[in-house]
Amino acid sequence: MRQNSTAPRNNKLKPSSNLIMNGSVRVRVIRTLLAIQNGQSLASVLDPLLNSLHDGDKGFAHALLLTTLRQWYALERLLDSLADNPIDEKEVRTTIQVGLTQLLYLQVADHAAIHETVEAAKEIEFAHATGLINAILRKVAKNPSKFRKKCDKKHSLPNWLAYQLKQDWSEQYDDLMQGLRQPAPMFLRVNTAITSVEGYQQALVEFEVEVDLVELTSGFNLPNSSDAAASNSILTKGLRLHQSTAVNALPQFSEGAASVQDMHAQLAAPLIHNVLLNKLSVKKDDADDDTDTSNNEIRILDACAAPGGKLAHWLELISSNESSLFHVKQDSAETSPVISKVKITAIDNEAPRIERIHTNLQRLNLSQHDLQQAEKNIELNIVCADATTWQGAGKKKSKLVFDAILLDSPCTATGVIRRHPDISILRTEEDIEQTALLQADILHNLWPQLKVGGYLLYVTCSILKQENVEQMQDFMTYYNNVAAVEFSDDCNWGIEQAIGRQCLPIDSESGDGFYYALLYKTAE
Ligand SMILES: C[S@@+](CC[C@H](N)C(=O)[O-])C[C@H]1O[C@@H](n2cnc3c(N)ncnc32)[C@H](O)[C@@H]1O
Repeated sequence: MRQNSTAPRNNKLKPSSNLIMNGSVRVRVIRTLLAIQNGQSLASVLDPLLNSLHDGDKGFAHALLLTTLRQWYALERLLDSLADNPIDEKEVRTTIQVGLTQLLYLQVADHAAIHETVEAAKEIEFAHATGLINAILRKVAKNPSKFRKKCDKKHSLPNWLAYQLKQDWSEQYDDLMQGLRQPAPMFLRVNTAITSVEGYQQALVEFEVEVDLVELTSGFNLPNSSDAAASNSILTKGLRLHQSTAVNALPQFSEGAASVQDMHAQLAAPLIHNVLLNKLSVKKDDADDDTDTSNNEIRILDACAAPGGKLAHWLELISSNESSLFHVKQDSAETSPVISKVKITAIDNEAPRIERIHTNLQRLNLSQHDLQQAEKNIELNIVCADATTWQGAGKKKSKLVFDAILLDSPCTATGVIRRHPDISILRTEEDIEQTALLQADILHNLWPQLKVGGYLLYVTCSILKQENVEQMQDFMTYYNNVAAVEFSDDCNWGIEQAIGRQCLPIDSESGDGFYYALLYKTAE
C-alpha cells in the first residue's frame, strides 16, 4: 500500500540564520559553509557570497567553496585522523577544512593558507582554537602530497550514501566515487529554431570559445508501430566547453541562441518529441491507439517543469521548422499534415520556480506571448499545481487527456552532486524513501491522464536504483496497460537497465547521472 508522500526532508529545513556577508574572503566562505550545514542550499547562498565580493576575489571564493564542498567528507575523515582529541565545534572544523582545501587542492602558498585561515578563526570569534588550527595546518603543510593521497584514497560522501551506491553499482563503484568528487563540464544546447549546432559552434570559434561537438544516439524499439517506424534512432547534438565560461561571453546568448544544459539533460526533449512525431506519422489502424487527432490537436504535459530547461528545449523542437509536429504527414495516401494545434501544459508546485520558467522562456522568445505572436498554433499554459493531485481534464468526464507526458521527477539529485556538492551534506538517508514515495504518487496520478497509445518519459537526475529502475518495476506491477519501451544497442549513452537506461557521472567529459525510462500506454 502506498503511503502519503512528503517532499524530501531538506526542502523543509529552515535556514537558521541569515548570512552575514562581511569580513575576509575566507570568513565569508566559512560562513557560507556553516549556512549550508544549517540547511541552506548552495544555490541560495552562492550569489549572496559572490555579490558581496570584489571581482578579483570572486574566483578564489568560488573555488574555495566548491572544492571544500566536493571534498567535504574526505576532509572530515582526514581532520579526525589528525586531531588528538575529537573536535566538536562546527565552526572550528569548518575553518580547518577550509585551510586543508587551500593546502591540498588549491595550491595556496603555505604561509598564506595558514596565516589567513588562523586570522579567519579570530574574526569569527573562535580565537581560542587558533593554536589547534595552526598546529593541524602546519602538520599537513609539511607533507601535502602524503595527506592529499590519504584524502583522495576513499570517497567523499556520507557513509550511508557510499554504501547504497556500492549496493547499486558495485562494478562502477570506484570510478563513480572519484567521478562524484570532480567538477562537471559545461555544456550548451543550441536553439535549433534559431541556428544549427554547427553554425553556433562556428560562431563560438570566432568568440575564441573552445568547444567539442558531442553526439548522443538514442535507439529504441517502439511497440505497436508499423515496420517502418518500429525501430528509431535519434541524434542529439550538444557542445561541451573546454572551460566553463560566463554566459554573457557567449555569442547571441541574450537573444536565445543557446542555453546552458547538461548533455544528458538534453536527451529528454528529443526523446519524447520523437516518439510523438513517430506516433503521428504512423497510420492510425492500431486498435490500441486512442490518440485522437480528429480535432487536429495534440496535448502534451511537462509535469514537473521548473525552471523550464527541458520545456524550453521541447518548445524549440516544436517550433523549429525541421522537426515541427505540424509538418508530420501520416504514412497513408493522405498528404496533409495531421496537426494544426499543439497544447502544452507545464506544471510545477513551487511558485518562485515557476517565475524562473517565465524568465527562461522570455530569453528564448518562447513565452506564451511570443508563441501567440508568432502564430505557431502552440498554446502554452504554465500552472502552479501539485502533480500528485492535479487533474488536466478539469471538469471533463474523461480523464484521458494527454498524448505525451514528460515527467522530470523530483529526486534526490544524487546524479548532479558534481554541480551541487551541497547535496551530499543536505541529503539524509530517509530522503530516499520519502522521495521515492513522492515520485510514485506523481506517477500514479498522471498515468490515468495519458491517452491509450501515448507515451510517458520518466526522468530523474538520481543515481539511486530505488528512484529509477526499481521505481519503474514497482510502478509496472500496478497496471496492466503499461509497456516499457526498449532502448536498443544503438544507444551510446548510459547503462542498460531492466527498464530504461542509467547515466553515471564517471568520466570528466560526460554528462550528469540521469535516468531515462519510456513507458507506453496499451489498451487494458
Ligand atoms: C528535476 S526538477 C525539474 C527540472 C525541469 N524539468 C527542467 O528541466 O528545468 C523537479 C521539479 O519538480 C517540482 N516538484 C516537486 N514536487 C512536485 C509536485 N508534487 N508537483 C509538481 N511539481 C513538483 C520541483 O519544484 C522541481 O521544480
